[in-house]
Amino acid sequence: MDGEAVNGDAVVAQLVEMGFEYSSAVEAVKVVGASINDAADYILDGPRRTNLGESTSSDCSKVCVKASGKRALSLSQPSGKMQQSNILDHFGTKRQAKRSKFNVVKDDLNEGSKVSPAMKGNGNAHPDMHPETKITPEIIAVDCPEELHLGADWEQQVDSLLQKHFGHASLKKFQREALAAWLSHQDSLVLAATGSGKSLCFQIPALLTGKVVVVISPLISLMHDQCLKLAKHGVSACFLGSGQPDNSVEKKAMEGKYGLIYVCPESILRLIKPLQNLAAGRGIALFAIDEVHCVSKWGHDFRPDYRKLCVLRENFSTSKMKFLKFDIPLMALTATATNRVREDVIQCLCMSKETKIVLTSFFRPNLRFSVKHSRTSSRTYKKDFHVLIKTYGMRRKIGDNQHLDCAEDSDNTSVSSEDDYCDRCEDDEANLVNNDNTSSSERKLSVEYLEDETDTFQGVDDWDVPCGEFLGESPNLSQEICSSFEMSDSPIELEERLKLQQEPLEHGPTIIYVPTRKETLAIAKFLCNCGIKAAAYNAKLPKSYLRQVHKDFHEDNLEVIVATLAFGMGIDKLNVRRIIHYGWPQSLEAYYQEAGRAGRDGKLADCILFANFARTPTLLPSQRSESQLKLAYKMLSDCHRYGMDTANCRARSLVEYFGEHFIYEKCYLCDVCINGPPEMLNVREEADVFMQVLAAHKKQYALSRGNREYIADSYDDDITRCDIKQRQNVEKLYFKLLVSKIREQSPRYIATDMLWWQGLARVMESKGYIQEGDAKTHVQIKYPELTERGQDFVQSQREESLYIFPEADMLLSGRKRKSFSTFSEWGKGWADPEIRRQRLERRRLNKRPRERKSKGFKASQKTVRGRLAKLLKLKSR
Ligand SMILES: Nc1ncnc2c1ncn2[C@@H]1O[C@H](COP(=O)(O)OP(=O)(O)OP(=O)(O)O)[C@@H](O)[C@H]1O
Ligand SMILES: [Mg+2]
Repeated sequence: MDGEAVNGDAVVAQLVEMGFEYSSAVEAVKVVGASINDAADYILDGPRRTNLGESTSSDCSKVCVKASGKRALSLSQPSGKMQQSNILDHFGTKRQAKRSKFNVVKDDLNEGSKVSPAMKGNGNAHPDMHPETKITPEIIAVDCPEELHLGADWEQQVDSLLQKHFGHASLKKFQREALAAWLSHQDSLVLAATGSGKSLCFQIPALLTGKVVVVISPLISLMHDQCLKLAKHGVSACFLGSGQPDNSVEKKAMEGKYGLIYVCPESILRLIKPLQNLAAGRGIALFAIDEVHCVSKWGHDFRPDYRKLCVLRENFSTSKMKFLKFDIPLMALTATATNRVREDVIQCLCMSKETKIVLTSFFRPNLRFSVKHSRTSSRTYKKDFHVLIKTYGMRRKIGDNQHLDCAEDSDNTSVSSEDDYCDRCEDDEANLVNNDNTSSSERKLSVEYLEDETDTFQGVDDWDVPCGEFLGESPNLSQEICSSFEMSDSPIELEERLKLQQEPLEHGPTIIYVPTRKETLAIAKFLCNCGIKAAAYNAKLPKSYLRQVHKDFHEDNLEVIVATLAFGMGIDKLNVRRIIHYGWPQSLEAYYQEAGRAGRDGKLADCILFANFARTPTLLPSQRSESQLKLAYKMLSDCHRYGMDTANCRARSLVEYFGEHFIYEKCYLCDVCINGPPEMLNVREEADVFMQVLAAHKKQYALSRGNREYIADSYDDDITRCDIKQRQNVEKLYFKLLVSKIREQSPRYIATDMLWWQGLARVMESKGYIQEGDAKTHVQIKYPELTERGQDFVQSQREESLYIFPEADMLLSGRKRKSFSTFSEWGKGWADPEIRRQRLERRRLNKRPRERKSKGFKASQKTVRGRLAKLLKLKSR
């Protein structure tokens, strides 16, 4: 009995880690027993259970049952490691499918290998082979690409392969460039937009030469998707994860059975010797390093194991393998790399000095970017998602064949209703204070606990499947959807872009990205209850469930996936119509890559960022070195600025962030291009006051400085040094204090909002008048300091107006005039009848329903700390 209780606790703990509510976890374990899968299944099945059990509950839930048809979120797959045969059965790949014509090495390994006609010509291992390179006797060294008789007409050959296998008419310009570099044995760094077709750059060499292409890829789900696609196009491929290797697939891979081998970076070190054998046998045409931004600490998805990939150049070069005539080329590919990341990649992978940089525009002309103020309180998601709910609901009513446009909704403006807003401003000002008062030990505690609430991109084994093989079927081109607006790498005519503006948003699935695992479940549950076929996806959910969600997503059985960043890098589903970021992304790189999963069919798609403009975004908790922390803040700050910007075309901002010159005037699709920028404001007076308070503080500090230096010289003890250190902070004027001083000095600003001044500070910083005075980085400016230009600004006392486009938070704060006590009045606010009246009124308006303790659910169990404390208590019993 005791043992059962302990097991039950462990299962509850695991469920809480997955993101489920503690109370649901306890209930599930009570009902189905101490089985993690059954319990998760039970909870995930909740909405349906409720609907079936309480058929009269709401119209929404009726829709849900009807619409769901079959249950999208089945956990029917057994958990645990999945064998390759299972994965093929699971995804319906026909194992007995016809072999690819490029799968030329003989099946039965015991009988030795054959070589393709293209490979003939060199019957034995190369005489110059390095002595250290042990070659399995039956594998024969073959020639390099230039002996494949690819003449000047290689482009035609490629085009016919392309047509035959993939149904595309011709290569894109950047694909041609990448292939030309590979053909001349050059390394290449391919930088092209998400969904532009980078994969073909490394898939074609396998088709063209009959040699193997080794692809380093970061996630099993991504490798799986690509292998499955290749199999459908008649190309054999396999993937090798970092888990327990399945010797048979790995052995076959190393003997040259598959045209493409996908492998995670963690496994490369272990496979060096077998790969050298493969290079000497069937031959390796190319090493492709996909999602190569993972190499760089300056990128957004840094994976330490990617940095070890320099072993590829070290071990597969002419100096190491004497029979090679050229180093095996490296092709590194990504859609999101700033200049700094590019340099880091080339250096870290030891790519040659002649590396060809294939650079195309990052611009995705069919993506309609917008930023909206999130109106969600902890009570409901309805305010933000009502358009989505309406869209999918209406679709059922009018049928699937008609177009719907859900993006425009006059009600869904970028500014919230006033009552929500009041809530937030108070929270925000409280945050500013609390952030500063939090002791470092408390911070550490919160990181330790909170880290467990979010997914970080760390490991490859997102599916817990060691490997899988995919044998090429006859190419099924009917599955290809022709693009109405193909992503092109040549400039796009204005007319074409304007045409998109008129296009309705077609039907297709939505991905909602949220920061925490808990929110994936909460929002998915909310949407299911509203009749949407939605599913949660986070790294801690059972792997069998995650595979099922992938399958349902690809088969269009799901309308919405609510996911952490665990879902989707490089996922190539053509008809994703909406990517919603619910909460600030951690960087623009991450944002653009995730947004890039929309509209890969070239048709109009929405990329909506919902964020609370009144709150400063925070970094997701993670262990970071000091330099990494600084960088993380910088990236988050850039992202925040993007969201606050109301005047610049979104597509332009994003593309320019990656160092590209945006050749168009604007995109004509984003919220700024459509709605236009807000009316300009003359902030001359406010800017003057702001700058004068800063200048006065600086002057005051300089005057008192002499005294302090005198004290420091006279008393050289610890206490004095400590005192001096504290006083040094006075040099920097804390932002909140600055605003209080402004309110105090100029009564006409007494009702102005902190948010408004934060917006102004950002504008003044972008104009070079102020800078952050603190050594640490912050998302918002925290200790503003005058620059030289700022000094001039103060001294010049110019009369002319200073027009700016108000930032999003300034606009938000402008909607509601609030009364504030000045700094000197702090503490005595409640004594002032007017202030007291206002505060009580605000409280009354914003009153939240109290937690119901009567139902036996303690408020403390709503927090991570509370739940864990409860668990520990149970365990210690
Ligand atoms: N030459 C081409 N003509 C038409 N369509 C193409 C061509 N090359 C690739 N595509 C299509 O482009 C889509 C996206 O391809 P792919 O997955 O390779 O994108 P990607 O650049 O790797 O994106 P990501 O950065 O998100 O990984 C695929 O569906 C593919 O069929
Ligand atoms: Mg890709």
